[in-house]
Amino acid sequence: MTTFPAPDTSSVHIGVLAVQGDVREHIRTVEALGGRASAIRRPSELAGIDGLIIPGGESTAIDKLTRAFDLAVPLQELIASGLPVYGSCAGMIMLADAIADPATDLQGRPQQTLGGLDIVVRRNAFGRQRESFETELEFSGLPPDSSGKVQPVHAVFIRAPWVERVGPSVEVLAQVPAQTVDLTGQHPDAGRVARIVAVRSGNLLATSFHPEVTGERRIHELFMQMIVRRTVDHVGAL
Ligand SMILES: NC(=O)CC[C@H](N)C(=O)O
Repeated sequence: MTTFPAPDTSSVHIGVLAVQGDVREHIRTVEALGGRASAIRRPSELAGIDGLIIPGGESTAIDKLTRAFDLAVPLQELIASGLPVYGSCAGMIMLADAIADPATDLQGRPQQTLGGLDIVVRRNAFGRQRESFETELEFSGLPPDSSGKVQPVHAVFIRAPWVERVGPSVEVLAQVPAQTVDLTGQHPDAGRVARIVAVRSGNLLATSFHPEVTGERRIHELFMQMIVRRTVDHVGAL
């Protein structure tokens, strides 16, 4: 088996969309991994970033404020140009091409997303009894520890979405097993359907849960490696 050294992520500069949500936790995680992180509140601050994180929070608020601060169009252009973006929870909703059950404002207009990721998400999907829960998840693509095993991810879900449909380009990285989805047995699919909670497609990565609040760093590390590999590919292509 050939192994490759993990790419050096220390020179990576990541912007964290900072209109609402748990911005500080993402900044701390990137910094703990040796990267540089800065809060993004205006379009000029997007210059020079190598990747972007859209935090957890409230997707309706993130949507409204992103548009109010004239960030939505530049962000959509950056996503289309291949900028690596990681969205956690509300951030996953913002990256989804479609929401199964979008909220509407007082005028009846549905919330919008930035899009880019060919998935349909359902907001607050785990139901009242399961609004917040924690579980251990198998997550593809993480490196083994010193014992040669890939340890599960301790995942915290807070009024989390699940991914209801994925397009052909989308790789599923983690699912909540059917037995965990609804322990109350009230959901019609209870005990029958595993739910997708982490995906990757090209330069876009999204999780329904919040690695930034548990001290879990491997998801951010994976994202930083996506950034470095892309930079290397780009330089190689010149
Ligand atoms: N923890 C979260 O990010 C919750 C997401 C929230 N339920 C939403 O729809 O935006």
